[in-house]
Amino acid sequence: MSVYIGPAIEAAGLNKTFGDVKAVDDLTFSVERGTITGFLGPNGAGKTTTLRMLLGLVAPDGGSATIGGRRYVDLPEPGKVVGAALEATGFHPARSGLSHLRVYCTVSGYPLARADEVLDDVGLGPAKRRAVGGYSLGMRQRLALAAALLGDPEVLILDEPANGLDPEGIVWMRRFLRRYADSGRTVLVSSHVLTEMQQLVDQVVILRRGRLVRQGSLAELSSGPPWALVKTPEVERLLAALGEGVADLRVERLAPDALRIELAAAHIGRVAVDARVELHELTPGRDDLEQAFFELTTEHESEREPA
Ligand SMILES: Nc1ncnc2c1ncn2[C@@H]1O[C@H](COP(=O)(O)OP(=O)(O)OP(=O)(O)O)[C@@H](O)[C@H]1O
Repeated sequence: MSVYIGPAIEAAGLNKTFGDVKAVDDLTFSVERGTITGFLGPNGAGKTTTLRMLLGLVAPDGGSATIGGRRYVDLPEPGKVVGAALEATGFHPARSGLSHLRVYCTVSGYPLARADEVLDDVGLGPAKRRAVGGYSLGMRQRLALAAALLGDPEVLILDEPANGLDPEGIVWMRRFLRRYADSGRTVLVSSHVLTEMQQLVDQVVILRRGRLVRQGSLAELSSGPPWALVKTPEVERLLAALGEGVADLRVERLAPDALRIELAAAHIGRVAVDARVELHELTPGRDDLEQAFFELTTEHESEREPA
């Protein structure tokens, strides 16, 4: 028996056109095992279409999409290889969470007790006998995740899983997925909200208009230096205090009393207090990752299609 040791997920030259919309355009990327990868891009970038091609729900016009080295349709036991939660809307409102999952167990040949296990895993144990119609959107997201977990798969694919979760739910999801990846398994999670992803993912794959604009580690993407905006009536004293021991302090003067300084805001604050310099404003620079994401996904004038 041969053992596959390549990436957990791979897309190579993927293409999909709907009518005259090129949803996915020559897309190539890979997802390593044991990582959480954020699949990012603005609305309409082609994320869902790509996930659907990976899961054999949409046929590509060209290229290939594989999980564990095989196309979804060629996986002998797909539920053990990949679990997916694409949307949390397909549940019947009158039936309970438990009854949904028991049906899935029957269809896939898993013991019925597996339904109770995964419902406990996602924190829905106490609500499992209630009708899904009474679930919040966050609970339905958890139910969709529970369904994806039934086969104890190596790879989890989740489309916008943080939608509808409250802050506590987001923290819970983050911990859950981290444990999952730490056990050597792989998570691909799509989102158009970068801030949700920042504390969750190791790697990012960024799409714009169906094309790959960047693949790499989160650290690579957010490697810009920290900076802060400062307002003070004592500009020269502040700069003197900050400049001590700093060979190359990068400062931009925005107004007589306003500076953009390439240092972390917390450091500037500490130095100002020690030197008894009065500050009227101290604002950390816009997060570098957010800035990078914005630049990577913003449409440039020259790319816009003629009206
Ligand atoms: N079945 C379909 N028929 C026609 N057009 C489609 C179909 N599915 C997707 N599209 C179009 O393809 C493009 C990519 O859509 P897709 O849903 O893959 O993007 P997305 O990045 O997932 O966006 P969102 O975050 O809004 O879900 C969009 O222009 C969309 O309107």
